[in-house]
Amino acid sequence: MNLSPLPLAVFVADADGAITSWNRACEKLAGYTADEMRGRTLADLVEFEDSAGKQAAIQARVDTDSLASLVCADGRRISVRVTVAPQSLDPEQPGSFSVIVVPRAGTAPSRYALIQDLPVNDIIEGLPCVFYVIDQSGRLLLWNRQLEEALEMPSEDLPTVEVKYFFDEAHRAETVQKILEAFETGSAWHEAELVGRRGKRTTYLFQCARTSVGSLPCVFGTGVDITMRKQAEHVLKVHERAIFASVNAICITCCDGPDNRIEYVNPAFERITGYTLAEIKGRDPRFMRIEGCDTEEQQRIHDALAHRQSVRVVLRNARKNGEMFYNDLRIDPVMNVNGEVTHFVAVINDVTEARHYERRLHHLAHHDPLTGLANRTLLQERLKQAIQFALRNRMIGALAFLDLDNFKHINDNLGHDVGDAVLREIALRLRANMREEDTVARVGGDEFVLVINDQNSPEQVADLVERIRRSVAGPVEVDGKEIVAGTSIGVALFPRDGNTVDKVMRAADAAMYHAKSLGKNNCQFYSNELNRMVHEHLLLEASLGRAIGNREMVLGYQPKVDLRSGRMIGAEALVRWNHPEHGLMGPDSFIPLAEQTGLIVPLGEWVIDEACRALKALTMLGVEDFVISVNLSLRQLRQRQFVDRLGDSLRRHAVPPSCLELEVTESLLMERPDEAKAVMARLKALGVQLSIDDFGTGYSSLSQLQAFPVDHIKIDRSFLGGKVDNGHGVITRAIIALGHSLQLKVIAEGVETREQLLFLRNNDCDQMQGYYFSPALSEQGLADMLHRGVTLQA
Ligand SMILES: Nc1nc2c(ncn2[C@@H]2O[C@H](COP(=O)(O)O[C@H]3[C@@H](O)[C@H](n4cnc5c(=O)[nH]c(N)nc54)O[C@@H]3COP(=O)(O)O)[C@@H](O)[C@H]2O)c(=O)[nH]1
Repeated sequence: MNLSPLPLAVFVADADGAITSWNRACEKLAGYTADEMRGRTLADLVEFEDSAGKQAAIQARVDTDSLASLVCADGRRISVRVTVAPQSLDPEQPGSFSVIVVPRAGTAPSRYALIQDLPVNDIIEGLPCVFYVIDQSGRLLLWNRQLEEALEMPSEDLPTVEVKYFFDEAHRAETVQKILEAFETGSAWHEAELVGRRGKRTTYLFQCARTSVGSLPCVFGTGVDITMRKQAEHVLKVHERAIFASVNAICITCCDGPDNRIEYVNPAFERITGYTLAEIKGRDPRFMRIEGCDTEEQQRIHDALAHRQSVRVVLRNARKNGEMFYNDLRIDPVMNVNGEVTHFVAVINDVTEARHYERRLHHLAHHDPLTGLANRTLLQERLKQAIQFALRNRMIGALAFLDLDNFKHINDNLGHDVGDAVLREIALRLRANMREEDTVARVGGDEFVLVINDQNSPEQVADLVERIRRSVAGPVEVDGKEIVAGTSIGVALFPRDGNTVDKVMRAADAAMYHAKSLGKNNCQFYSNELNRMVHEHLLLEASLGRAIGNREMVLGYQPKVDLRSGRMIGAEALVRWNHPEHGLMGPDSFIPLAEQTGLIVPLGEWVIDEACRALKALTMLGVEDFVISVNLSLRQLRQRQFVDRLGDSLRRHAVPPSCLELEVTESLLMERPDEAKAVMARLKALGVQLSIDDFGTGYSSLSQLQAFPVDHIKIDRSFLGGKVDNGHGVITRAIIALGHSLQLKVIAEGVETREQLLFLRNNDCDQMQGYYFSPALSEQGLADMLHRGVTLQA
């Protein structure tokens, strides 16, 4: 009987237990060859586990299932279940038994027992890699489909080519050397790139071992496609090199512990911080922080790391040499393939220079380049903060506007360099008088502003401002010259005078305006009364603009008398405003306003034209050689069209130019002497007469006086005040003598008494005007007086 096809391990034994035949499965399971099986008994091969053991006759086990151990050829024992069945149905073999041996669950067959049944071809073809067997000539003996695909070659071509030619030229020598190594040592491995016939390139990890096919030595092995891995490695290497070469410092920390130990830092990190990897590996990266600095940012980092999140902050860190640097730090979590955060990568950008640059830009945008003080932008910010602080804390704050009194004069006469030096010195003095928390700003040429915080009372502010006024009023020395700037100060308190930047600024401005109008070098606080005045001033300004058109302006004419003949030789035109609400207003209440607003220009033109008209009217009445003088302001003189327009007026009214006299105050001439000289020369060429008004108050020198092409000087009223035999008399005499020495006529104004008149006559003064003879008259009044031939009586 042929038992071979039976899948179960089965052998046949006779009644004595002698084994007579067996199947292949039995050989595989126990590992015996046919020769080894011959002559053995059941007792040799099976050790029953029951109490009957070896002694039990085979018949006794018929139709029972016994647990036993199968004794293998190599001595191992396999747990099996044994079933004995009589073969009585087989007439040729009476008394023989089939012994069926089934390995029990969990019992592995011999390592090699089943190998012969393996479908080797299928396995080789099914391998997830290339397979090859190479002989000593370096040619393929056996290979799988995967190798054909990699080489893009038909099966029949493969054995015809030496295997080294399957590789890129660069890998051939190494490939041959590795095959030889396998032949010599038994195994070898290497990585190399197979190049397909159509150019496909695939990188493999080859591992081979020596074997033989019959007596033919050969090498067999596999090649696993590692192209993807290689690419990944390449990418990793590029990343690694990029990190290495990065200009930004990179720090990688491991987060398996509580303190994020440093695992890696790149060269840029070393460059920026001064620390080498060797020095800081394993340390908590917080070692670079500056104690007490950027606590908010530190907390944000802490929170982000705790939640495994990204974070970006700018904070201050310390380099190894102790120097502080601004670190624009970005930290991101790094995950493994399972999505677990294992590391953090921190990119450190040293932004110290950029920060300093930003600061410089910010400083430039918020400070005055000449003095280094805050500019208007910063002033407004600071004032806003100060007002809010005062409101919150129920404190008083103050805003002081300072305007230098003589700066224009300093700049025009001593030059801009001197002017700059004065401004710098004033800035220093202001700073010296203020506390760090206060603000000193320069908001215009000679305008300074102080924000004074945290004051207890208006009196405290007043003391401080007065100290500042005195400090600014002190002489400034520039190039050995002592210069006095002086200042007018307007102060507003907040929140009392306003609770917004705009309101407080307006209040301080109004106060300063008031300070200026009261004379220079003084300080004024804002008040409701002041507010009312400012308001009225604004209204006045608006109505002044309309006054000329509305024919509200009128001229009064104060006669001028020749002191020798006692005859009226002229009159001074003095403007008045017949205001619809306020009645007749003197020039002192609106000329300064007209000067400030520029309205003096149209007003002055009107005065000249009106004076010319009056002159013409007097001529028509038969008055001859009569001169009318008008007062001029600096702004009028500076008008480019002034001389031409004046000529137009004279021509229009057909008035001889010599009948018109222009009075310019001495101080006004001294403000811009060169400019004044040039205009006066043109006026003189036109033929009008010129007079210096308020002479003696403007500090002009003799040489300067000579340079002005004038006809008269008018002694200021103040020199005739009171008794003329006091010191003033001396000055008046000196002015008369001076005028005469320059061939100028001298006129005295403001003559009120006979005593003054006699003094002037005795001292050879040429002309007079004043209440003693007549106040200013209407045009009609003047005409009547002239008509009556009224003369001066001593
Ligand atoms: N730019 C212009 N300025 C003008 C014009 N009209 C006048 N003014 C200037 O206004 C100032 C004040 O002038 P007013 O109030 O008219 O005073 C003049 C006289 O009324 C006054 N005066 C004349 N006599 C006496 C006197 O005996 N005693 C006394 N106390 N005052 C007297 O003096 C003023 C004239 O001064 P002055 O001009 O210096 O001759 C004044 O400065 C005018 O200049 C104008 O149209 N444009």
